[in-house]
Amino acid sequence: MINPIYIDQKEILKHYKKPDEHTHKGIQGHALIIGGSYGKIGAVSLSSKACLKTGCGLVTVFIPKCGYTILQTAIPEVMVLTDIQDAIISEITFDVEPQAIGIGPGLGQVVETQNALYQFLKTNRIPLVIDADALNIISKNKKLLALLQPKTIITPHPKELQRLIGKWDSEDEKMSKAVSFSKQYQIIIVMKGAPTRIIDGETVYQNTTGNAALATAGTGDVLTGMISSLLAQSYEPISSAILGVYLHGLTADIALPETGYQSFIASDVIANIGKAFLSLES
Ligand SMILES: NC(=O)C1=CN([C@@H]2O[C@H](COP(=O)(O)OP(=O)(O)OC[C@H]3O[C@@H](n4cnc5c(N)ncnc54)[C@H](OP(=O)(O)O)[C@@H]3O)[C@@H](O)[C@H]2O)[C@@H](O)CC1
Ligand SMILES: Nc1ncnc2c1ncn2[C@@H]1O[C@H](COP(=O)(O)OP(=O)(O)O)[C@@H](O)[C@H]1O
Ligand SMILES: [Mg+2]
Repeated sequence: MINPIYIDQKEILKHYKKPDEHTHKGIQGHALIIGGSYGKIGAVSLSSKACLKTGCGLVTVFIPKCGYTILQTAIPEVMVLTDIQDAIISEITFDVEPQAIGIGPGLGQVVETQNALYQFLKTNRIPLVIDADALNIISKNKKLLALLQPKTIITPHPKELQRLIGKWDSEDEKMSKAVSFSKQYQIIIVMKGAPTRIIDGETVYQNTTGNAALATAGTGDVLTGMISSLLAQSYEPISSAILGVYLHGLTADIALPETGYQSFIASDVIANIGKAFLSLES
C-alpha cells in the first residue's frame, strides 16, 4: 500500500488561505449545485447550505421545478434555477457563470436525467465535483469518463466506488485499482469512508478527522457542497478536496460531546463548519 500523507492541522495549514479583509461576495466565488428529484430536494438543500457556510460568496442551485418553493424557503440566501420538468432534471441550462459546479446529490437516474448529464459533460469546462447519482449514471455508461476535464473531483462512497471501478478482494487491491483509475482519467478521487482517503494519481492522502457520528443521511451531500465551495473560491482542486474533507470530519469531532453518535445529523455538520474554520486560526 502506498504510504499516505496524513491530513492533519499541519498539512491543512499548507493549503488554507485566510480571507482577505477587502474581499466582497463578487470575488468570494460563485458555485452552482445541480441535483435533486422529487423526494430528494433535501440533498440539494443540504449541499447548497453547506456550500454557502464554507465561504462561497454566491450559491445558485439548478433543480427540478418541484423544489423551487422548498429551496427558497429553506435557504433564502441561495438563488434557484429550475429545469423545465417538475420532478426530474431533463436539460441542464443556466445563465450564470459559476467558478465551480457540484453535481449529483439527489439527482436520480431516470433516462432523461442520464441524457441531461451526458449533454452537460460534453460541453462543461467549469471545475467540477461529481457525487452520488451523477456517479451512478457514469458507472452505467463508462464512456462518459472520457468527457471529464483533468482534476475533476469525484466523491464516491464505497458502493459508488465499486460501481465505478469494480469489486476488490483486499484493501491493497482497492487502493491499486483506485490509483490506476485516477491516473487513467486524471481525476481526483475522494474515497469516502472511515477513514476517507484522497487519491491524486500516485499520491494518497488520509484524513485524520471525523467519526461514526457521520454515518447518517446527507453528510455526503454536505461534503459535496463544501468541496464545491472551496473550488469556487479559487482553491486548487486537490486543496479543495483536502480542506473540505478535513473540515467536514472536524465538525463531527467538535459536535460529538454535545450530540453523541446517535443524534448527530447532516445539519449538525453545517452548524459546526464555522467552529471548524475557527480552529484553523488558533
Ligand atoms: N435527504 C435527501 O434528500 C437525501 C438524499 N440522498 C440521495 O439519495 C441518492 C441515493 O444515495 P445512497 O447513497 O443513499 O444510495 P446508494 O448509492 O444505493 O448507496 C447506498 C448503499 O451503499 C452502501 N454504502 C453506503 N455507504 C457505505 C459505507 N460507508 N460503507 C459500506 N457501504 C456503504 C450500502 O450498501 P450495502 O452495504 O447495503 O450493500 C448502502 O445500502 C443519492 O442521490 C443521494 O444524494 C442521500 O444522500 C440521503 C439523503
Ligand atoms: N463510521 C464513519 N466514520 C467516519 N466517517 C464516516 C463514517 N460513516 C460515514 N462517514 C462519512 O460520512 C459521509 C457519508 O457520505 P454518503 O454515504 O455519500 O452520504 P449521503 O449520500 O447520505 O449524503 C462520508 O463523508 C463518509 O466518509
Ligand atoms: Mg452520497
